[in-house]
Amino acid sequence: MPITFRECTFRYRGGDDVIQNLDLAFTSGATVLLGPNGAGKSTLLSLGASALRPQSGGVTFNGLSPWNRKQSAAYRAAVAWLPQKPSFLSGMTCRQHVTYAGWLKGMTQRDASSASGEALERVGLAKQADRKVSELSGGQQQRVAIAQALVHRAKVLLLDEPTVGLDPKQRRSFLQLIASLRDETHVIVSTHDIADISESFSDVVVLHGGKVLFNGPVPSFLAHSGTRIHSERAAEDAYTAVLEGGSR
Ligand SMILES: Nc1ncnc2c1ncn2[C@@H]1O[C@H](COP(=O)(O)OP(=O)(O)OP(=O)(O)O)[C@@H](O)[C@H]1O
Repeated sequence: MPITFRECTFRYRGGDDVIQNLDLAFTSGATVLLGPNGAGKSTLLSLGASALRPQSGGVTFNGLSPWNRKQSAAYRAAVAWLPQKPSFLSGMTCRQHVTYAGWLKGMTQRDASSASGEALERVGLAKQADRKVSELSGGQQQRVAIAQALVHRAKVLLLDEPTVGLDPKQRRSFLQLIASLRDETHVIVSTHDIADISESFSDVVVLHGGKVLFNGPVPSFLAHSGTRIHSERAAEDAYTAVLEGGSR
């Protein structure tokens, strides 16, 4: 079973519910998470990453709960999270970062170190392995963050707006990387860039006001665009139609 939210409710201290009694089961493959500003996308991914704890209900992966003492280590080893603003430790090289991430997820230093080279190669950074992360471009830093998840063979990758700030070429190659991972890893990506989602993603979830307005395969989502399914604007039209339908 992929990542599943059950009757999940979350509010920040002193605020209203941001996620309201949410039932949502992601499907395997690559899912794009859409929704307007403030819809709750980052909050949902933070709950999935167990960086936030719901006030009621819960989240599980393969039946494991991050809040169960006996299951939390297995949950955290299975789920990797790339927050909107990933932070890197100054002075560390790509290889050191990736090794450290593996160690944090329970690998021995030796295993993490030997797996780091392959992880960096998978994301196209073999040549930069011994350069400091702080010296890399934004797109390359996003790749280091993906390598940190690959090193311990995470089963789920939660990526919060990973393409923000990337130029069109970097964005395209990043989306290709995600598409190449989706057979072995379940990838969930929040984004506001919806134009070319059908190339990289198998499924779409649309969130609005902390509620799910749509959850299904890309073709069913695009069908909401009506007659324009094959047009370049199909995804945008479908998104607008889903939001308008949901707020009626
Ligand atoms: N640390 C916080 N403390 C209080 N409220 C917060 C905090 N983080 C987010 N919120 C509120 O929770 C709601 C959902 O925010 P969230 O960042 O999850 O939305 P989002 O869909 O990711 O938005 P965006 O697309 O703008 O990144 C918003 O109303 C936001 O103001």
